[in-house]
Amino acid sequence: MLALGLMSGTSLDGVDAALVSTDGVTVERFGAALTKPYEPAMRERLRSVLGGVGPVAEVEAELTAFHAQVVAELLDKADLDAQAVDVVGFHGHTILHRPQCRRTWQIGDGEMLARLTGIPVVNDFRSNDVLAGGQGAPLVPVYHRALAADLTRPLAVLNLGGVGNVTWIGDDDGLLAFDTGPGNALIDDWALVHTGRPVDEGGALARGGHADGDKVDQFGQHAFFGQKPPKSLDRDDFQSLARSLVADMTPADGAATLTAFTARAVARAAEHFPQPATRWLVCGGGRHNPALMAALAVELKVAVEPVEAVGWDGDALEAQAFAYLAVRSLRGLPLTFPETTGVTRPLGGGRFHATS
Ligand SMILES: Nc1ncnc2c1ncn2[C@@H]1O[C@H](COP(=O)(O)OP(=O)(O)OP(=O)(O)O)[C@@H](O)[C@H]1O
Ligand SMILES: CC(=O)N[C@H]1[C@@H]2OC[C@@H](O2)[C@@H](O)[C@@H]1O[C@H](C)C(=O)O
Repeated sequence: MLALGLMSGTSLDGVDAALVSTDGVTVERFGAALTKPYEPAMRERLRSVLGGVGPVAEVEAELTAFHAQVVAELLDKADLDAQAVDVVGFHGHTILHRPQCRRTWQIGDGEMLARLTGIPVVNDFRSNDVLAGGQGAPLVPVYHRALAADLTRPLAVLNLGGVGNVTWIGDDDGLLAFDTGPGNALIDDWALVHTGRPVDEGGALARGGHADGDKVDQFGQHAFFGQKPPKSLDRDDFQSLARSLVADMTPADGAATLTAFTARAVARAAEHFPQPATRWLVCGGGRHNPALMAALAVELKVAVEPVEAVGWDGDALEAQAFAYLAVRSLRGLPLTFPETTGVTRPLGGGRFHATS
């Protein structure tokens, strides 16, 4: 099948879209991909409904219309008609994630997107898992494992988006996956306040400062890091602790310290692996931040490389994953597993929307 995946990530930067040819087990071919950034106004609209408050229905309709534009742009880029695509995997945007209350909420109207694009849509990938007692995240590990079929293990694939998540793949194809802690969200929010830009571009601010080792140690003591997986996070779960720790610092020292927090969280995550990973592959926007990549190398003391080192596209990977998961959903294959979300047995998910 030719599937088109759409991901609006927790960092609020925009929508990633990608085409993948797959049977939901192996990946036959990667197709075109793109990212359409949100205008500041749309970003603020999304931010205003985080937590499930405010004008959720209105923002959901705007978000869905935005995704329809993204689909049109990707089809244009790939020189394809809508009829050529079998299914759209539509993640939507997470505005609330409380698996302990069996609630997770991704806004994005599947029926509207199917109508606007003329392509069948699968959305709502996380609810089934959460209702069955799983964490509802991360969902991408099964895709990481499909991609890594020929790579040497034990291998860790680290995604640094708004939140961080890691997939450990063992010699025997064993999986362990969970959220590590903050990805870029703390750094982004700090950069917005101190530079007016929502990203510490190239890690420039952090590279001009010094991380406070005591604060990093203090942050690393948070109970979440010692908690055994499965475990997952919402975008702002570390916000108040992190803010209080760096409140009095200069913009540069604060950025360096927050960057080190993210890397320490990853190092603490590695303590849960059944065996150490001999190689770390990094995807997500965090790999574009040299200060963060350097902090990771210091903390992990092994090779840390962007996923491009093995021929994957680290910006498109999550969108590709939702294309792959949509095909799995159509085929009734499981999306989540005891080793990824803690659900008691391998479980299917996703909601299908026909075009009419
Ligand atoms: N050139 C760059 N310099 C520094 N940071 C960057 C750069 N490019 C991207 N980033 C970081 O990557 C983030 C976006 O990453 P990504 O698109 O993987 O996140 P996401 O998909 O929204 O999140 P999630 O995986 O949590 O859902 C930006 O918010 C920024 O922090
Ligand atoms: C609830 C939710 O949207 N979680 C996201 C978020 O962003 C990264 C991390 O936290 C991960 O758990 C998940 O996304 C990826 C795509 C996943 O499910 O694998």
